[in-house]
Amino acid sequence: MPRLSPRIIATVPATLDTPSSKIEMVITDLGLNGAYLRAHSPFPGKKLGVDTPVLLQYNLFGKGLFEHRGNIIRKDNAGYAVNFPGLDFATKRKLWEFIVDNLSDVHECPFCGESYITMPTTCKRCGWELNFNPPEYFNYYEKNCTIKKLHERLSGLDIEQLQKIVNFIDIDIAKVMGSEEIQEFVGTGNAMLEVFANIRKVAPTDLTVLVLGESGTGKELTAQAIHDRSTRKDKPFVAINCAAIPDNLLEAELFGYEKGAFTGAHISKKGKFEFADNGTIFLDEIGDMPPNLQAKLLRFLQDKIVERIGTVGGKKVNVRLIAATNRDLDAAIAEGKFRSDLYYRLDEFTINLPPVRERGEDTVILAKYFLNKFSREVGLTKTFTKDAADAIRNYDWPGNVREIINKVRRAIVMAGGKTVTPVDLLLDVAKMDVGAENNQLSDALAQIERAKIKEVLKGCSHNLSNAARMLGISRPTLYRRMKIYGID
Ligand SMILES: Nc1ncnc2c1ncn2[C@@H]1O[C@H](COP(=O)(O)OP(=O)(O)OP(=O)(O)O)[C@@H](O)[C@H]1O
Repeated sequence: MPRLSPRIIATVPATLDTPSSKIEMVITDLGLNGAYLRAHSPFPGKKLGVDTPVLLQYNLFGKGLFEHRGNIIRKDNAGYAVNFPGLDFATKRKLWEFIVDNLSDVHECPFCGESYITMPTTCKRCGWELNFNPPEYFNYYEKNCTIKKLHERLSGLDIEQLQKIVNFIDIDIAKVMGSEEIQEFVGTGNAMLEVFANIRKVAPTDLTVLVLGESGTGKELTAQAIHDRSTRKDKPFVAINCAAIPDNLLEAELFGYEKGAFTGAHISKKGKFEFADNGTIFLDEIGDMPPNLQAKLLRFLQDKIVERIGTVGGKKVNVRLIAATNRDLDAAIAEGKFRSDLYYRLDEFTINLPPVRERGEDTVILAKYFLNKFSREVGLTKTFTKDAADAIRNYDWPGNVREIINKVRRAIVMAGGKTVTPVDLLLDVAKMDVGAENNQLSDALAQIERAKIKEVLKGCSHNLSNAARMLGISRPTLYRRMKIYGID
């Protein structure tokens, strides 16, 4: 079994008569921010005093994975108190990752199976109320996460189970350390669970990933999630929206330029590919990339050499590409707007994000998740009335998760009391799915939709791209509707 073996060394400074020496110390108590120690074999004539530098080494797998410096701050008859002021984030993270790899007692949300070391009141992933009163995070970590206690909990390795809690641990470290909160990815339905499985599968590889989905479905979040779970996670994640930058500037933005390459190029500038070296670049709205740049991107993907504008030759970079679009690339290829060779190059692994209206109960779970999150941020506790939950369930959400976020944020401001009503949410009744109010009507509409899809498919010899265009929906949406209605 892998062991975590902390080792403490005090370095006693040289004096006039003795050389500097290292004294190994025995830990009598050890927390994340400090330790109580006894000097193991003090050298005669060498005294440990307040401010003696002390090195804490966690020797994982016998490799001395990381170390941390502190000072003796107090001494008494029993030993020396040493502070290791606020283990830095990277050290703590390494430590946690190791611990996570060795913990075996993990709780699971009964609803979505998310794993936790200590259960929160509401499942962070699916919003399920867990009826469990957890201690405050800070107290929890202070009280329970001493190395000593974690030592006791170290046990055999169960990779699959442990893998599941790595994300949670990361999120909690971020909270404890007061750094930027890591965005959570909420989803419990089959479609989203498949997305999560794909993210986990593709993340550790270096494959180029194409993320497809309507606007606001979480394409950038997906790209970030892949990066965060890859070996590149400590390197840059650079995101660029190809549709937001004018065509003539996009090339300079991506590939950079040399001084004097064009009017106004007063200095040389690195492009995003160079910034993303060793990390990941996320090209959003790749379907909007102009054709000349598509050709240059394809060349780049083949040789990974960045050629700044105004230069001959280039620099090799090591960048993983994740691209996304809400466009139907098949249709764009058919119309000659997107290069098929680039598409095949991008399509090493595709992740399809379903629109919110196809995520079933996840819609309400997402809304509840954001309601909890945003109301907590302003020190409030708010819940949806039953009518509000029904309205959320029945609404079409054309702006997908982004629209949920905006509507919920607004509703928190609008709602006077502790509950949020449909009026506070300002849902456009015209976009309500009337079917949910009336099952008969819903069934009838489904029948009509199924028949229409079959008719159009037949009419265009089952060419999905053409059928999707005729129906005015994207190809992935058509594909999903066909699955729902069992159309081959
Ligand atoms: N499943 C989810 N759980 C939690 N937050 C989500 C989820 N999906 C999306 N979000 C949030 O919704 C917002 C929109 O997501 P994101 O920007 O990733 O969408 P997008 O598909 O890239 O949109 P666009 O196509 O307009 O660029 C972000 O704040 C994101 O964090």
